Parts: sequence; structure tokens; C-alpha cells
Amino acid sequence: MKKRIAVLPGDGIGPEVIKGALQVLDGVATRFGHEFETIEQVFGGAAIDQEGNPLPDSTLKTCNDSDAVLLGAVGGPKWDQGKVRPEQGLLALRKAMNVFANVRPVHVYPGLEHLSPLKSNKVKGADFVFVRELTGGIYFSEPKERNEKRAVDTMSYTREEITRIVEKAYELASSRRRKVTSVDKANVLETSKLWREVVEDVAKKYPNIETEHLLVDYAAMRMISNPTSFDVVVTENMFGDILSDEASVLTGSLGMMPSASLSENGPGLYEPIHGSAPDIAGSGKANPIGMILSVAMMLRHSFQLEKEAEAVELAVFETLQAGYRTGDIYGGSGTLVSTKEMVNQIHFRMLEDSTSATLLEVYV
Ligand SMILES: NC(=O)c1ccc[n+]([C@@H]2O[C@H](COP(=O)([O-])OP(=O)(O)OC[C@H]3O[C@@H](n4cnc5c(N)ncnc54)[C@H](O)[C@@H]3O)[C@@H](O)[C@H]2O)c1
Ligand SMILES: CC(C)[C@H](C(=O)O)[C@@H](O)C(=O)O
Ligand SMILES: [Mg+2]
Repeated sequence: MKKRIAVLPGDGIGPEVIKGALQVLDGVATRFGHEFETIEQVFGGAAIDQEGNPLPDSTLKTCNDSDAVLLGAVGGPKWDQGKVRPEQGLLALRKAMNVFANVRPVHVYPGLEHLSPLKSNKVKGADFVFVRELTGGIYFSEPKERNEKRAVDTMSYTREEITRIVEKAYELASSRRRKVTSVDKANVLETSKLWREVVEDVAKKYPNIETEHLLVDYAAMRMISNPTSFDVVVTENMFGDILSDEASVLTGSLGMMPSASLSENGPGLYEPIHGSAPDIAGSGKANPIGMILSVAMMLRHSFQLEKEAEAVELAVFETLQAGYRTGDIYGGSGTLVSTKEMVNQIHFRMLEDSTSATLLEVYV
């Protein structure tokens, strides 16, 4: 069946990595005989320039009418001082699509531990996933205001909002290594005390899953010192934002990390966790892997195309194993390539029915 995908390139390196994602998606269509209809829409800073609004109505309508949304990145110095920022469009889109569950896998590929600036023996075997609450907390709660003398942000969570994200984490843990780490700041914040209470309630329904609670400051430390101790990490919006950028260092670079943002029944939103990287935009240096792995997550979560998702992941793994590196993961050895060349290498392997490895081997 033909799938309809809204494509929002956005700003900075967004359009560069989206181009790569679409090339790989085309490879999936060719190899497996699928049809994907892609509809590009203006979004973020580019939409402010064009329409004065980072999320035009037509863009939102196309997203809601699609089976899934692929998003590059938004933002940049050009819009930092403006009345309306590109990031407001991103937050409005997440809220409007009700994609409350942001799944961010952190996977250190076997044999590729040296991509990380951390010691290889520390990161070896790290394989965990963030389940970040995405449509509540301090990002959205009211009041949010400022005057000359004072600024206010509010962190609020309802029991219902916490329950649905924690349930997601336990469901995911059931099909993984059966451990949930809940991260909060329950020694200080009321929202965190409620969060912990809800986790304890939900945990009762999953007696075969181990539950642990960590305070966010210690969690930040343990993610670097003992990353293999995590399986599923569930946390509120801002803690998840910060910890997932930190965890990307385990995989080698921020440019390696994909994400899926899921709602109850509507289309999913797929984007790399990195931003628009204004410092390298337009120079052909962007690592397209986080974006390409987001395509794999879309194939898996929105289209139930598991075999196709694994083929994309395998093509990425084999390209890295073959020594191809963008600048952010180069470190002096291998073949330094541009965004375009990295995409070509992944696309080429994507088209092959590879027999050199199976994902089973990759994920041991
Ligand atoms: N989802 C999003 O659209 C998103 C996410 C984060 C930040 N932003 C926005 O992006 C802008 C820049 O923010 P920032 O600099 O703090 O974060 P950033 O993620 O854009 O960049 C941080 C650093 O990582 C590098 N980097 C990021 N992605 C990379 C990739 N694919 N390949 C190689 N290197 C990569 C950058 O060059 C930079 O040195 C801001 O306007 C911010 O609000 C958007
Ligand atoms: C750009 C910004 C609003 C966004 C967030 O904080 O959620 C980004 O950092 C992310 O991680 O997707
Ligand atoms: Mg972030």
C-alpha cells in the first residue's frame, strides 16, 4: 500500500540530511517494491521567512493528513532575535500532533566503540533507549511569561500525562532487557514526587520488570561512567532533552542519533536529535546517519516494515564498518567523506541483499 510522508527539511543542515534520507528511502522502495509518496512542506526559519509563521496551517494539515512525518532540523542565528522563533514551530507541531512519547535509542555498534571519545571498554555493549515525555512539563506549562524584572517558566504534570508515558516505557522494556530506570528530581520537585508515585503504581502491573529510580544529577554521571547499566530510561521533557544529547557521545556523535515521536493513534514524527548545526551548514560536513536511522524508525513504528528497517540499519552499520566517516566521527582513521558520499555509500549497501552479516550478529 502506498504510504504518504510529509517531509519538513527546515533549516541549516536539515535540508542536507533530509536529502540523504529521501535517497535511502528511495533505495528501500526499489529493493522491496514499495511506493512512498513524499510531500515537502516549508517549516521553521524557512517558513518564517516565507510566511511569517514557523508552522503554517498548510504544513500542519499535510502532517496530520500523512502516515508519517520526516523532519530535518530547525533554528539558526538568523532567527534568534526575532519575535517568533523556528523552535516555536517545532514545539507547536509536537503538541498539535500529540506525539507525547519521544523514543531515542542509544546504540553503540559492536566493533565501533572507538567512534566515541570515551574509553572503548566503558561504552562497549551500551544499548539503551530514552522514552522522553515530549508534550508537557516546563516546555509547555502555564504561566510562562516575562517582564523587565522577572521571567517565569512553570513545570506542571498531571497524573494522566505521566501514566501514559510511563506505560510506554514498560511496554518497551517488556520486549527488551526488562529494566526501567525512571529519572527525576524527587528530592526537590513536586512534579518529580508525583512522577515517582506514578512509576511505582505502573510498576506493580509489570512484576517481571526491574524498576529503579535515579535522581537526574546522578543519572547524568552514571550514563557516562556505566552506560551498560541502562535498558529503558523514562523521564520528563527537559531532563530527556539534556540527557539524550549527553548520551549521544557514547555513540560517537550527536549526528548519529535518531528519534521517533509517537502519539496514541496518529502519525509519528521522525527526526534526528541534533539541531540545525549552523557552524557546519552548507559545507557538506553533516553526518546524515541520525536522519537515516530515523527513516528506519519510521519504517518500523509507523509502517510495521521491520525487514526494511533492519536493512537500513544494516546498510549504516556496514558503511561504518567499511571505514567511511564524516568529520564528526573521523578521529584520524578511515575514509573521510562528505554528507553526499556517506549517503551514497549507505544507499549502495541498501540496494544490496547483503549476506555478509545479519542484524542478529550486529545486535549481539
Ligand atoms: N530538533 C531540532 O530541530 C533542533 C534540535 C536541537 C537544536 N536545534 C536548534 O539548532 C540550532 C543550533 O543549536 P546547537 O548548536 O545548540 O545544536 P546542534 O545540535 O545544531 O549542534 C551542536 C554541535 O553538534 C554538531 N552537529 C549537530 N548535528 C550534526 C551532524 N548531523 N553532523 C555533524 N555534526 C553535527 C554541530 O556542528 C555543533 O557543533 C539552534 O537554533 C537550536 O535551537 C534544533
Ligand atoms: C529545538 C528544541 C526545541 C528541541 C527540544 O528541546 O526538544 C531539541 O533540543 C530536541 O532535542 O529536539
Ligand atoms: Mg535537544
